Amino acid sequence: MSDKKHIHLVDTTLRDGSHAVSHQYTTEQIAKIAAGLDEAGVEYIEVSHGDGLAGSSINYGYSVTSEEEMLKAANSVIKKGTLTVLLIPGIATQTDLEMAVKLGAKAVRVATHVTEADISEQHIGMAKRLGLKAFGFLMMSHMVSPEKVAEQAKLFESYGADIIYVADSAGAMLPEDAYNRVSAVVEAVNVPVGFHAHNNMTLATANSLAAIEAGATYIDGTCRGLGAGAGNTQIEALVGVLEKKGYHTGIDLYKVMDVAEDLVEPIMQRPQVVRNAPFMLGYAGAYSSFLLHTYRAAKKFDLDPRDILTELGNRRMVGGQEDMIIDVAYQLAKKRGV
Ligand SMILES: C[C@H](O)CC(=O)C(=O)O
Ligand SMILES: [Mn+2]
Repeated sequence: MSDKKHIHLVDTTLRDGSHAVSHQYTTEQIAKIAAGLDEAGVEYIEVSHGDGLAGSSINYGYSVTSEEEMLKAANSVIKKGTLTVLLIPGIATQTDLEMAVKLGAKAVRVATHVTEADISEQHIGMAKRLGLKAFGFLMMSHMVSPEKVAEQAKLFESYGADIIYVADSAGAMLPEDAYNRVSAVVEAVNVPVGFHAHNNMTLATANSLAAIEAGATYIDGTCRGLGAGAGNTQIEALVGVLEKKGYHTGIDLYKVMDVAEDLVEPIMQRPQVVRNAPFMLGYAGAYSSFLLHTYRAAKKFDLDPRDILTELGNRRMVGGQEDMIIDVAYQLAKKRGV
């Protein structure tokens, strides 16, 4: 075992990346990507609809592949890594989690809005009873102070969470914001802390490094940064950067690069560049998975998507309010007499 500090990487290409491909992964794509990530030595491989188990719906977008088929495809090829799922209380239920366990899931990330950790008590408890490694995942953590994030993290810990994540769901954080929130949580809890970045202001890798400086030992990434909005920390680059900084991830750099280059890049619907609207997600503090819904609303009402995202940020809209996007667009168009 290396004497270097180990950083656990969670690949969420097959979950956060699901947003960026409008939840159209096929079982063949899932099997190939999961096999490649497993072969490369990725410890946690997250597979679910972008909004977690049971997310396939009119509100969040329908998956072309059922969750059962997705998990079966991934579990059939993962030999070393941990098949992980995401669960948002209120979207997924105990039955969904039991199904995931039956199909091979060994870890679950229970995600709540950053001020609502208290709705996760049953779900964390259920995960522990089912023998799962349970992560608490605080979404939109830029919206509140480091002290508030720490207070919510302690709730997750009290429910039995094994690891607690600070998630920059809007990609709105600067490195100091990531550092301050992660260090407040590290200070407050006695379990490992993780960080989940979005690249909307091109800061995903910088924020992930700041989180590690602050004591995070779990970091998310995706191949080619494929994820909601302008995407996540690019895992193949992160592996190389962490190696140069003297950390150990246990991941073969060439193999994870090849998964990104040969398997993920060819199926991307658009490059994960930080174009105008994705940047506005971070600048306005709007939830990354609002992006494609916003593009559709902007087209329907002939609006600049940046204006819709600015208004969504001003109204401090959170995950689950995707249905409000069209309403905001309608009101903006009406105001303009469009
Ligand atoms: C459901 C969200 O996509 C979870 C996530 O990846 C984030 O909050 O960021
Ligand atoms: Mn995300």
